[in-house]
Amino acid sequence: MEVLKFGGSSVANANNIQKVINIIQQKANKQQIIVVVSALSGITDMLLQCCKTAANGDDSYKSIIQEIERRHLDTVRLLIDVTQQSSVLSYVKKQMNDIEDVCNGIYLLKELSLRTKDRIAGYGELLSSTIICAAVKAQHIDANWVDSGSLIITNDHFGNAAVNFDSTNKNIETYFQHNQAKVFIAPGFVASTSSGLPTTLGRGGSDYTAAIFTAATNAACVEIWTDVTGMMTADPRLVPNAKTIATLSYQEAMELSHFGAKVIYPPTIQPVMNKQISVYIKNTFAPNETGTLIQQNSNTQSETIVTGISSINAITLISLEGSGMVGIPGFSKRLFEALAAEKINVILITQSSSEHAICVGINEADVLAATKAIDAAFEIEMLQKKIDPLVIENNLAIVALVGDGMKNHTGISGKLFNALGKNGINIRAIAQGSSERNISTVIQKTDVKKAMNVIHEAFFETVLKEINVFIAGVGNVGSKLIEQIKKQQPFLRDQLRIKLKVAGIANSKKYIINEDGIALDDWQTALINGTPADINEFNNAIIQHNLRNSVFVDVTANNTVATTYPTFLAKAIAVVACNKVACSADYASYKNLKLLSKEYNAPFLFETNVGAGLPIIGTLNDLISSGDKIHKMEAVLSGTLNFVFNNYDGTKSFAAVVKQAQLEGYTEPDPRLDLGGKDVMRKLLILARENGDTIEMDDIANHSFMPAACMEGTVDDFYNSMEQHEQHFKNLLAEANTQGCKLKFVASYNQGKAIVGLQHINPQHNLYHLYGKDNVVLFYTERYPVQPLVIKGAGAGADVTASGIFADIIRTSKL
Ligand SMILES: NC(=O)c1ccc[n+]([C@@H]2O[C@H](COP(=O)([O-])OP(=O)(O)OC[C@H]3O[C@@H](n4cnc5c(N)ncnc54)[C@H](O)[C@@H]3O)[C@@H](O)[C@H]2O)c1
Ligand SMILES: N[C@@H](CCO)C(=O)O
Repeated sequence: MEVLKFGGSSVANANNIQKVINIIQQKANKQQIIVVVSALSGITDMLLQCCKTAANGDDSYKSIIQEIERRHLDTVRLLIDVTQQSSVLSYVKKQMNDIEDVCNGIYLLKELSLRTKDRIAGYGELLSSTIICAAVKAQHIDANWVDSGSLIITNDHFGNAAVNFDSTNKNIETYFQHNQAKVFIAPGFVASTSSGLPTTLGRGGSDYTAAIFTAATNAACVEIWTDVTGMMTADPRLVPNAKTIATLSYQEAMELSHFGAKVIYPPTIQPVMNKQISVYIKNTFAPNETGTLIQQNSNTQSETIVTGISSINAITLISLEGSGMVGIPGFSKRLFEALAAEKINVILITQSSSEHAICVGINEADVLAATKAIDAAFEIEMLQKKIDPLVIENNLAIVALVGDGMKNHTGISGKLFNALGKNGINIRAIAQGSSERNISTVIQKTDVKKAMNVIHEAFFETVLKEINVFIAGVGNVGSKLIEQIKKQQPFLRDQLRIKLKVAGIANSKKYIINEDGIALDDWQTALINGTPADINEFNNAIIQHNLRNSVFVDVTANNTVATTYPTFLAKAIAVVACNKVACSADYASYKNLKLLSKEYNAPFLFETNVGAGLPIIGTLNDLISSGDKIHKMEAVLSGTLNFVFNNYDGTKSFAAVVKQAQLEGYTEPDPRLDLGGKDVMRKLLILARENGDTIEMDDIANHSFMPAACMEGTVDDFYNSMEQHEQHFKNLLAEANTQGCKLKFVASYNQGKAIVGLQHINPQHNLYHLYGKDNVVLFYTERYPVQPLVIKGAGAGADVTASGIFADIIRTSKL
């Protein structure tokens, strides 16, 4: 014997019921089966709505009854051949008349007792089981309808009746001794008192009916047929990567179900658990998929440490605190008694060993009643100030990690807290029972989706890590970056197991965000049609979306954008910047960013601030962290200026060569920053700060070669003025040439002294052979005292800069 239970979605309409009959047919070919069915989906709610409406004196219950009738009649007509319909149609009509009679009574009396409610609620299963039984018979399967209502006996606590297992088991045994069929079809949910009054089995009632039949008949197993393929590692609506769990233990199933996995309702599996009978969860709409097996031991303990993750929303934490509680027995007893007296379910409890506070998690809906009850219970202690006023925290949720294999396995909670902490998810309370089967964390409701995904990634998806990138600035460098990401996505996925999504893009006028990743084929059109907004709105939207492993990438040259980093870092969102403004602002701001990055474990990377894609900052950091000391840095740090002086030979005007550098994408959006030396000052400042020195822009001497007049007015004025001062630039070149030297704009840092300026470089100098737009840095250190450590290569250009930013983005995933 096997027991099969089909839920409301499996029997929602004639089409679905036919799928159910196909499954019944296959099963019945092999053994005798009991089939327990729920009401057609939505019908129980409609029935309850009928009696409520009638009790409110509203006669619209009649139209609800008509709708219920229509759905059942339609099902019969579609499912059963016209020659065999009449007895079922008249059964449906008779039941509907009975329902209407009862509702008319409720309407007249304006009174609805729990007993009447139970009676009405059970009609859904009576109707569905009778129709299905007739349809099964009509398809020539040997079937009997079983009146579970009269076999399952409960007490008379209507609305919440408890099963009397002695009489129920006897009734079921006797029934199956005296009745023979291949298939028995039974309504779920319904029962009756010993005197024959209808009752119902409460939440999860049809599962309970199936479990009761299974245990009483010692069936080989019970199969719960639903619309999902088994229990999943997490709610698939929240975690798209959730997978079906092949096997799990009863305890794991109960923990997961308790915390929100709605596939089964924990108390209902008690009868099968007691007899150690296996439970299968199967999908009516994909019957060939294996589904989930729930049994005494999950058999997976050796491989699977964590089985699943679940969550409960709408939690309130109530904390009872006070010095008067320490060391005095009885406080927790009184607290729980006060809550129990109000029938308030305590979902989670934590108490620190100092005994100074007890914290309980309850449903948000119970908070008023709970507060009132606790305040009354501890009124005297509160007046005497031995206990503080209650602390209530709303808008919370519980996310729980479940697995039998967690017992005695070190590192699980560490991994859990690390994953949450790295993503800026604050844990308000923690509970772990001594079974070590469940670790529950209380977090903000708004963090649930992110937390579930982050934990899922840490425990179930070690193979593929998702990074969500938000790019501000899509000019010269930003658009190159997107191009590179698009090209590299398959490699990252296949070789590095990184799923890199561009989840947001903004320029100075508009932004777009897409949690599933923006299609990079035509992001330009999407951005043109994006939301008109400034950077603050883009940033708020990033924070609101609260995606895991988020990285904000600043590819602007904008001051306002640079001031937004603290908000991101404090939310554990990594920041990658090629914009130099933040790191070259006042020292206190720079230091603050470094501290925030450390405090919130959020990477802050800006390798491209100096030398574009060259590994200059990384090398400096490595030298320092491995114990080396920097004596001196000498460098050419402006790609633009190096290009200009390498190409200016007097044949074209100086202004024309600068323009060429701008067109090639080497200059800052405002080229005066390059020509005036400020860009180089910023870079030197950043290197000095990374070396550990407290230094400001004003501490750097700038021996600018630009005539002051050229730096006034607009960028157009700047170009015009350079044309007018052409002789000045010719003279600079001639002086260098007469000495056999080249012109290089050099940055040097020696014993805390920082200078930038134009120098004559002779052919013997380390900086002499530096071509095109290249940069070079010479590090003279304790370990490289005479021959410096040299880093040299292209120091400007959209492609190399974008690749440096890209490398920083990848680095964030490894920190
Ligand atoms: N070009 C190089 O070789 C190189 C090398 C290293 C670093 N960088 C840095 O790269 C950055 C970008 O340079 P670029 O040449 O791509 O500049 P760009 O002018 O071509 O692009 C700047 C982008 O930033 C956007 N932007 C400006 N203000 C904004 C705001 N408030 N909010 C949102 N977006 C805003 C603009 O709309 C534009 O999309 C600069 O900080 C520069 O210093 C460039
Ligand atoms: N404008 C900068 C870009 C690299 O930071 C340069 O010319 O060096």
